Parts: sequence; structure tokens; C-alpha cells
Amino acid sequence: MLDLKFIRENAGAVKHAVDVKGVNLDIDELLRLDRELVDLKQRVEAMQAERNANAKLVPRATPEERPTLIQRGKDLAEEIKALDPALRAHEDNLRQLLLRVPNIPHASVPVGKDDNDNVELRREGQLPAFEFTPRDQVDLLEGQGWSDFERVARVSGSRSYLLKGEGALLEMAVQMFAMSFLAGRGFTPLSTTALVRPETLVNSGHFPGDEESVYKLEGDELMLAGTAEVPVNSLYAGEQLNAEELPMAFSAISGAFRREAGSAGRDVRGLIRVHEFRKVEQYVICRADEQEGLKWFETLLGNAEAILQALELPYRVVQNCTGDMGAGKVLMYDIETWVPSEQKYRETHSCSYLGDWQARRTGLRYRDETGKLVYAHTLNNTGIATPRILVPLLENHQRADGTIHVPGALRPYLGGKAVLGQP
Ligand SMILES: Nc1ncnc2c1ncn2[C@@H]1O[C@H](COS(=O)(=O)NC(=O)[C@@H](N)CO)[C@@H](O)[C@H]1O
Repeated sequence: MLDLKFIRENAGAVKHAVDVKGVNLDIDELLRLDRELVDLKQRVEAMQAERNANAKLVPRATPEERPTLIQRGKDLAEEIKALDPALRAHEDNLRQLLLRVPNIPHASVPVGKDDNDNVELRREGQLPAFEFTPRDQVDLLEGQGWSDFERVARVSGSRSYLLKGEGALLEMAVQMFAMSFLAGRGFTPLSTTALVRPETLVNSGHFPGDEESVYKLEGDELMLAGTAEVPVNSLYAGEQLNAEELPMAFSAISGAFRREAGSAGRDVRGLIRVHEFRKVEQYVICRADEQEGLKWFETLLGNAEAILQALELPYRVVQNCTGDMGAGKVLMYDIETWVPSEQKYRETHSCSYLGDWQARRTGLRYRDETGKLVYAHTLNNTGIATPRILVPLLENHQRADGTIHVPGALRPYLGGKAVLGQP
């Protein structure tokens, strides 16, 4: 959400953001509603002033004048009360529109329609050259008896997964490595729930818009978040933090639940796109300063790259274009990791800087050096998301006999083993 004063004074820039991000919103209508609300509030204030002035006359009035004055006071009170519903309705309508106003993209963001217009910034790591016919993720998993997609589909339907034996241990080793790595870089580890109140999804910016993606629990005022970003973003909702408490940097592991309503037919095989997964999320709350925000952006990106380098995985960094970055972002890079069986880089991380757009919806403020209450800036990036990362991990590190090379960084979490599986 942007500051209404900013929208009034920068309507052109906001309309440009609406246009390049492909948001369906009429800023002129929002500004008209804003003016109507201001007029309405001014009318009510004038009537309240008249009512107060009138009330002051009553004690000094003569017995003849008093009834008229008292009646005038009652009439004014009635008129003010009668305007209340219109005032409420206007405020609600304006807030609904304000929640949909997109953030202003950073000057460096390429204008584009969708992920085809994203810009590759750089590639890191050597692509594997196999002297044998490489297997894909499902063949590797089922070859080792580490998963049984048919069986779990009977229990949980499509886009479900189950890992067994060393496959299960590998998933947890990756999670533990990422949590330990980030703790080593000063991020406060959190292990959190994905059960959230609906308003937290408005706070994070997922609502309005993402309703289709979110599981809702019938009869409970709860939903299942698709990322720990949602609960962590609302941990301090409505609070006034002190400047010295910032920056806060968390690495939060949680379940993540997604309906994948719009993904019919895509990635239906294996571990890439499932309804429930686990993610280690990097989340930062910092001071309202773009330079500091951009520094944290580089830090979050660097952490994810360091984790991928430790997992010895080739990847590329891509800058998201305006049409593929979502309403709330100022800046967004995806990291895509090489998947041999698809001969493609696939998204495994998503790094975002949101300025104060998310904090304003969340009511996340701090008292700055001058004592002024300002909205903080927030950022998030994937630390690691399993089981998706297991796809490049298994496929890139497979050996001719179907066993898996274990990158050094993971060995401490796998009893020191350098190889997983049976030939
Ligand atoms: N349905 C899914 N199944 C498995 N992994 C997924 C799924 N959806 C997303 N992910 C993983 O989670 C990562 C982050 O998801 S994201 O929506 O792009 N971004 C976020 O959630 C941000 N909070 C940063 O983590 C993705 O890059 C991907 O690795």
C-alpha cells in the first residue's frame, strides 16, 4: 500500500506503475473517491463545529431562546449521525482500492509482460557433462526406493509426495544446512506455523489477488500460508518498534501450502510443484532507507547464492520484469537452478525488496532518530525450498550407478556420508 499523500502528489508515477505491472486499477477513480471523502469529512467537521458553537449558547440563552437552540443541537446531531454510513462506506471503498495500488518499480526494472521478458543477469557454476545417460528425478528417487508417488497419490491426490529412507534424510539435511548457514550469518532462526488469520495475507500483500492459491479451513478463521513470509511479516503487526531494534533478520522454516490452481498440467511429475512443501525463508525488517534496503537485497541474494554454491549446483540470476514481479515489489530477482532432465534453469529462489509497501499494510512502524513514527522497509528471499531443490540436487549429482554424490556442506547432516543410495 502506498501513502495516499504520495498518490495525490505523484499520480503520474503511480499510473505508470499500474500500467507496467498490468494491474487492473483506475487511479483517477481512487482520487475522485478520495476527494469525495475529504469533502464529506469537511462537511461533518463543519456541522460538529456548528453543534459545539450552538451548545455554548444554551447556558447563556434566555428561557424563550433555549428550546430552539436545544432543538437545533438535536437536529445537527441527527444530521451528523445520518452521514455516518456514507462516511464508513466511502472509507471502506477507498481502502479496498488503496490495497490494490502497486508499488513503484526501481528504475533498473525492465518493463515487460511476463517471465519471458525477465532479464538474465549472470550464470554461475559448470553444467554437468554426463558420460552416461542421466536419469530424471523420479527415476532416481524410485530407483533408490526413496519415494512412491503412486502410493502417496492414493492417500493425498495429485501434487503430493513422500520421501523414504535416505531420500527423507536428504530433504532434512538440506533444511538443516540452510538454517545453520543462515544462523551463521546472523539470521535469527524461527520455526513457525503456516496456520494464519486471513488478515495476515492482506498484510503481506497476497490478498487481494492470491485468494485462489490459498487453502481455507472451513469453519475456522484460519488459512494455510504458502510461505513463512506471511506469518513472519505479521509477527510485529501494528507495533511501534524502536530504531535500535532494527534491522531484524530471520530465517524461518515452515510448511508452505499452495493450491496451484493456475498450474494445471504443469510439473505434474515429481517434486517440482506440490501442494505442501517446506521452505527456509529469509525475512528482513529494516529502516526506511532505500540504500539500506538495496544493501539487504544484495545480502539476501548473496546468502541464497552461497547456499547453492555450497550445494555445488549451477544456477543463473534473473531480474524480474515489471509484469512478473507482483504489485508490492520495488525490485525482484529470481534464482533459477539447472535441471538436467529438462535442460533448463528452473526457479528455486525469489528475492524481493518491497520498500514500505508491505509495512504500511501491516502497520509495521518504528520511531526514527528524529522521533518520527515511520513505516519500516521489508525484504524476503528463499533460503532453500524443499522438495523442489532436491530435483537439481539429485539430477546434477547423480552417478552412473544411480547413487548420489553428497556435496561436502551436507555431509555433517548425513552421518559424514559422501555418497547416498545403493548402486
Ligand atoms: N508448489 C510448489 N512446490 C514446491 N516448491 C514451490 C512451490 N511453489 C513455490 N515453491 C518454491 O518456493 C520458492 C519461493 O516461492 S515464491 O512464491 O517464489 N516466493 C516466496 O514465497 C517468497 N516468500 C520468497 O521465498 C520458489 O522459488 C520455489 O523454490
